[in-house]
Amino acid sequence: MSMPDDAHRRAESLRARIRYHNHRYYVLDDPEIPDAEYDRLIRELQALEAEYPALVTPDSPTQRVGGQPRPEFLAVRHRIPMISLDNAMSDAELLEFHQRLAKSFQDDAPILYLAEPKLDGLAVNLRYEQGILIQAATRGDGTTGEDVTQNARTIQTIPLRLLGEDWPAILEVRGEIYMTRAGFARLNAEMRRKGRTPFANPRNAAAGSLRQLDARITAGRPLAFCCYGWGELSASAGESQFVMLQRLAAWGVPISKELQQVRGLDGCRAYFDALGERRDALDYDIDGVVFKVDRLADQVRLGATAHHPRWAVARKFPAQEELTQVEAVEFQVGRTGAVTPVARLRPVQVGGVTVANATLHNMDEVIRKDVRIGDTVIVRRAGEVIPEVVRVVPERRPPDVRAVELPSQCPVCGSDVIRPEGEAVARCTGGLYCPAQRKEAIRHFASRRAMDIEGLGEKLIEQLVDLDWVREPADLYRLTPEQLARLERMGEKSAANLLAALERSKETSFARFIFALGIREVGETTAQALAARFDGMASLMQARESDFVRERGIKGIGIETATALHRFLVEHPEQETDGNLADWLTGLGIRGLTPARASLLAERFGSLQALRLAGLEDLYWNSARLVEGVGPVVAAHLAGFFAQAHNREAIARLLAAGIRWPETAPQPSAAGASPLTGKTFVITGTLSRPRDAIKEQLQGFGARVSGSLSSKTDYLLAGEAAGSKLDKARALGIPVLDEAGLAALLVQE
Ligand SMILES: NC(=O)c1ccc[n+]([C@@H]2O[C@H](COP(=O)([O-])OP(=O)(O)OC[C@H]3O[C@@H](n4cnc5c(N)ncnc54)[C@H](O)[C@@H]3O)[C@@H](O)[C@H]2O)c1
Ligand SMILES: [Zn+2]
Repeated sequence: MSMPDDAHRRAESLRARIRYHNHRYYVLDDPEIPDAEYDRLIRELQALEAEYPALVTPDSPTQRVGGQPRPEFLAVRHRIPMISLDNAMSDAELLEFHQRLAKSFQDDAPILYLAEPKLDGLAVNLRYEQGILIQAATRGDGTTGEDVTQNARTIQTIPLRLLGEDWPAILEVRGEIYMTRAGFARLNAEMRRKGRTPFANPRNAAAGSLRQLDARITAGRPLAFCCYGWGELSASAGESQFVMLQRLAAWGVPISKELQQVRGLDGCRAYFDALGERRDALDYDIDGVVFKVDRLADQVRLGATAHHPRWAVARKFPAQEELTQVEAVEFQVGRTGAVTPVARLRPVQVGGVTVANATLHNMDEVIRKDVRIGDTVIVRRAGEVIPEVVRVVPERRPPDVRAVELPSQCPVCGSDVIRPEGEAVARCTGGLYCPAQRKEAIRHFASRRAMDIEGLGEKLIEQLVDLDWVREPADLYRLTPEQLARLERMGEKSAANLLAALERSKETSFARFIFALGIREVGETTAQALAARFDGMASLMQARESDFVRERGIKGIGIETATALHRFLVEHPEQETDGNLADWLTGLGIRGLTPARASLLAERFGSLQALRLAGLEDLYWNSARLVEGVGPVVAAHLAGFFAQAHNREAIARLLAAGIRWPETAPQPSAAGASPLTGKTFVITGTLSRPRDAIKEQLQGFGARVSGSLSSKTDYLLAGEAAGSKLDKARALGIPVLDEAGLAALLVQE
């Protein structure tokens, strides 16, 4: 038959693409397309080669196994080649396999197969001599693998010395190195925390972890091993695959718990269906079931092709990774307010289920993976976890993709969405108001260490919220005996008890109340620190981030630049600016004092005089906590929460419902007392810099700034043209400071 040109071209193009993906998969452990897509390419090439046998070349990917070993590893020549497995993608293909075999058997007795899961990891050959592990090698291209002896030694389940004594002097154990789903999730969480690129799936994680030049890295990875066969043996393997595996197990080599002898095609089908049912519940990825003729004499008789044995087949499960398109990205609000990007996908079958949504985790992940609307992506669904977008397929990006943007308002309640610096997760700040967070907010509010409302359990909260009787905590205090009587499983007595418990809960402490509000990352201890520092709900509600964390200095200016500038100013008290302060500062040529930073300084201080008065700590970027346990992230959560009018109103309704606590005097700042801590200032007259800037500085030192003068005022800071306040202060005997006097006070600090 003559071969059309385009068949030839198509085969060439398929080979080139397959070679590229082989390299990414086998050498780099970083595939760009899902296996299902790769298998389609392979199958298309196989079909072409079957139609036009003249197309087949010895170097065609259909004729070979695996990929080139990496040259960084020592090469190991396998004494017995490590070949691949034949595939059955459908029941029809399994039938075909079975019938082909059955024909070669003399009698009609059903063929005895050994069935086992097809673990998704990578194959290794472990060579034991005199019962001691002396070499471990990857499959490589089937003939030559990579020496990974040191790495394999770090894997707990690989015995370094075999048990018992009846093992053959030379024994090559073959099996799969894999990673459990739990281990994979843990490893990836750690990679993300360290800002590294996580692995796409457990197979790549296993391969990437084993094939490390530094075995110490492998040692820290959660790898496991499962044996399914053997290579060279210095003794007979006996009569059956099953029995030989049992012997290996007795020598301490792990084998699959799912191993089972099955009879005939029906036995294979039943095993395949049963394991398929349990696939999601297993703790490791399997991509199919392997059926092997159990009798070893039959295996020898059937032999192998260059690519796979003729006595075994891998019946594949539906792929766990597939390609599809991102049609939109929406944001979901979780019960704790986490705002999570979710990809809306063109529906696709993954692992036997239609998938139309997949999580993108958070914005860091969206940016890291560079997912845009319109992209073709790999989705993965494994086990019982939510499907996720693994990666974008870059070469399929259409020109009109759109970027994913984090909404600034909660899609459920409209409150601001915040994402504190350094946090991956964005959150809705409408904790007391957001319908998405309702149940969780009320559960927390009622919990024992918060308002301690006895009898208000999770089930009851579900009912109250679902009936829409309770939308926010204050609604609890409006429940009536009549309403409660209408609830299922609620006797008169328990209704009365609940109402009494609600009444009792009104008498609480400030700290418990703060804790009960359920502000992100405000635990009991932080709530206590806040209660000690603020004199009531009103002042806590007005607090801004700068009331929790004192951030001083100029962003970008480090301590060395600041010291150099400070020293220059002190050593040259006579120097004046000739015009623009920022330009003058830049002209000093101080390392690190860029024009941009110089203008920030000029903006902050206004004049050279004010800059001279500044302490070193006001120049370089530094922050101090004013409340124990409240760092920048907690401060952002607190300020974000109180910035929402809805939250403030919900709090006001709670207070109106009668919640109260004994007053206690607030304590000074935790950030080291300064001479200004707790002092009250009044500012008057024209000063060298904006009044707000001075006010902020004073507050930074723990002082309060008030608008009106009274006998409680500690200092009056008076600038030029101070009027009646100056007279009044003198009359009351209140100390009056000018800016220099203030600077002197600050220096004392
Ligand atoms: N996504 C990509 O770009 C890409 C590229 C190359 C290969 N691949 C994937 O790799 C696979 C093909 O590679 P392959 O030749 O290693 O074939 P295979 O993985 O389909 O089957 C052979 C392998 O199965 C493993 N195995 C697991 N359990 C076993 C058991 N009980 N008995 C025997 N072997 C068992 C062994 O490691 C063996 O080497 C396909 O799934 C293909 O999709 C993907
Ligand atoms: Zn919300």
